[in-house]
Amino acid sequence: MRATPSLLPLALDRVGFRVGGDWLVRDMSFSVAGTGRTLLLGPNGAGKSVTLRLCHGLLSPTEGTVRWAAGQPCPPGPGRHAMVFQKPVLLRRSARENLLHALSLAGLHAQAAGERADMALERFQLAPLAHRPARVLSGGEQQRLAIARAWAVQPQLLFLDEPTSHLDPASTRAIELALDLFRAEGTAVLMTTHDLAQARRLADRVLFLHRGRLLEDRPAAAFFTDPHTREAAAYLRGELLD
Ligand SMILES: Nc1ncnc2c1ncn2[C@@H]1O[C@H](COP(=O)(O)OP(=O)(O)OP(=O)(O)O)[C@@H](O)[C@H]1O
Repeated sequence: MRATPSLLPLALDRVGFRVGGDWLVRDMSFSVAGTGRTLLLGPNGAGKSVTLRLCHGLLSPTEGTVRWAAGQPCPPGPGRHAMVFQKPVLLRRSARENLLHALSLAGLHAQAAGERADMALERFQLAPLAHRPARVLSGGEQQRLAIARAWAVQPQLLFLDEPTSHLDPASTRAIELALDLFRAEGTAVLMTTHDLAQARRLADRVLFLHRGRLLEDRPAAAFFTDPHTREAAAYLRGELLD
């Protein structure tokens, strides 16, 4: 199912997003390629979720461009990139049917979809819950299902918006381990979190945002040991930013 040619890099060029008179994101330029994990960090209201939504095509830039490798402003077809939200968005169907629905949208025929759905249920330890209504699953199980659904369609790029903020440590760990499955399949990850310990565990690269602007774009190890901006240093010390 992996689409060719590659969708990546995803490139944002001087992207701005305005609501009324307020610029929520301004002058944002970066690109994502390869298979690494890029963490979007920054204080509340910095513009992280808006940036993810601009990347995923849920919002359109007021200025600047969001382009994929093919040079198209709009991503071509479902399944090529996927997004997992803080609160999982699931259909009123069984766990397995949620997977089948996504696979059908991604263009798989019934037999292939069934095989892939069962593989996803197995990989994400959801097989015993396959026929349970998705909406009665626990929060951690629902998030695992949302991630299994994203994995099933083999995206080239996965967006995650604070995927573990409502989860206990064990469920958080399960989600972090699940991200290894994406790496093994060659999926790049762009993710937000407020959990700095998690960011240190997961990040290859950090994009640090403050007040809608990208202040740092650095390899993770360098960012955490030697932040270049006053704002990032204060954020890492746990101080409130003005
Ligand atoms: N549709 C909207 N209309 C008006 N303002 C919005 C809209 N969406 C977001 N905002 C505002 O834009 C700013 C950035 O929001 P965003 O959700 O991207 O921040 P964030 O960095 O993800 O914050 P948090 O860590 O708190 O989730 C916030 O001040 C928010 O109130």
